[in-house]
Amino acid sequence: MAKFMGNNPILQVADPELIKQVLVKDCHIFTDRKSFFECGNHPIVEKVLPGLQGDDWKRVRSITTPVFTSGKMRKMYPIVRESVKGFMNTLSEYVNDKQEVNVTDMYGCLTMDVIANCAFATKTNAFKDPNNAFVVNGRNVLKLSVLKFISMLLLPQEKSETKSNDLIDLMMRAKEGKDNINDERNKYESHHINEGEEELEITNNILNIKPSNIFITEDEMIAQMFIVLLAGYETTASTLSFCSYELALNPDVQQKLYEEVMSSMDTNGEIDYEVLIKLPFLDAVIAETLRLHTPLVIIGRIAAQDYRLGNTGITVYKGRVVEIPVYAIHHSEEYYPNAEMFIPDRFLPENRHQIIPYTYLPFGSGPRNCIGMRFALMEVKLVIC
Ligand code: HEM
Repeated sequence: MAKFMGNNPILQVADPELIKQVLVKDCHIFTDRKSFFECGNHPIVEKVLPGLQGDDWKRVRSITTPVFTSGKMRKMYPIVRESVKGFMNTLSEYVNDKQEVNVTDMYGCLTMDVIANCAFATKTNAFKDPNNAFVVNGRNVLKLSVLKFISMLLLPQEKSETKSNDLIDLMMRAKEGKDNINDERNKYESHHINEGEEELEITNNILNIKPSNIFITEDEMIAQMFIVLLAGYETTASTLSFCSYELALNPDVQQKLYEEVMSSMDTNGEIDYEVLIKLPFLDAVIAETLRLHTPLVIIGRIAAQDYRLGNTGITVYKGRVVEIPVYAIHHSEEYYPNAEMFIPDRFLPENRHQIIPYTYLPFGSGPRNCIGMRFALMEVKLVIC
């Protein structure tokens, strides 16, 4: 289907095989996307990963990818768990006082606190203090007041003891070449539905850059911290809100999830990272939430050269935008029977083979997929359980 955005024609591609071609097989032609937001020539904002193009994107992505490996998630797990504990304590106080809670606001405070802890080594106590400078300025960033955010970065903040694990530290190590991008995939998670050997090889080839190109400037590093806040706050908070909403509407699902979680806790009432990410029903509940309520409803790519689209007879001309209508695909009866219903069982390991690759795209796909996927999933799973 074609549509116009102003004067610009956009081709929408919803066929799974063609999606695979655009996002994976021919990703060297469709590497760039239209910028997430218009930033003029702002020296920091123009360097955020989602907006970078060509070789600059490849270089920065190959340096930042090792920050999000499962090994790094294991390291960050205790930090995220601390934030979640603070969140649960505050929630319990509301419950004890029989007060109403605005869950969406609370989740916003939590995701902000997690990012502040992990990326900026800063404790916000956001659940109790919504006027905290980090929270106020961070929210303003999302209203696109970029300069306020930069000034916030320069303000002194209460330091967390967990500084050695923060994202800047991990990025510095990646820059020094102490990490590599190869990482084990977790076959237990629904979110790897699209990934076979072919996809992995293409991603590794694209991100395998010359050692002389492994560098990142200070502005680029600040830009990536900015985008972690921007990309990780609202998406994760909205996923948590929708998941709670669906659990409230579906008490049978809630009960089944409760039983799975309770049977997985250790004697201290804690869940180990390795156990958490492999819980099949929890994974299915989150996957179904992201299918029904996917935060990014469309993914876009720009053609770097004239391109014949499969055997459709269509030529996508250089510079034109191709869009994948993720929300429409996720809600299609053809791919998901009873598509408007919340049915986590679709994503259980025994049923997952029925999902057609490239029809489940909450985090995009291919080498330019969501770099923060593992981080988001760890956070959401930890909170929901
Ligand atoms: C539930 C939470 C999240 C969802 C649903 C989500 C979804 C997405 C999607 C759909 C894309 C575009 C992928 C594509 O074009 O193929 C994306 C890109 C991106 N996301 Fe996420 N995201 C989430 C959380 C996060 C978090 C927590 C971070 C950072 C810690 C993050 C950082 C990014 C970045 C930097 C990109 C751009 C990647 C690139 O251009 O190379 N996201 N995300």
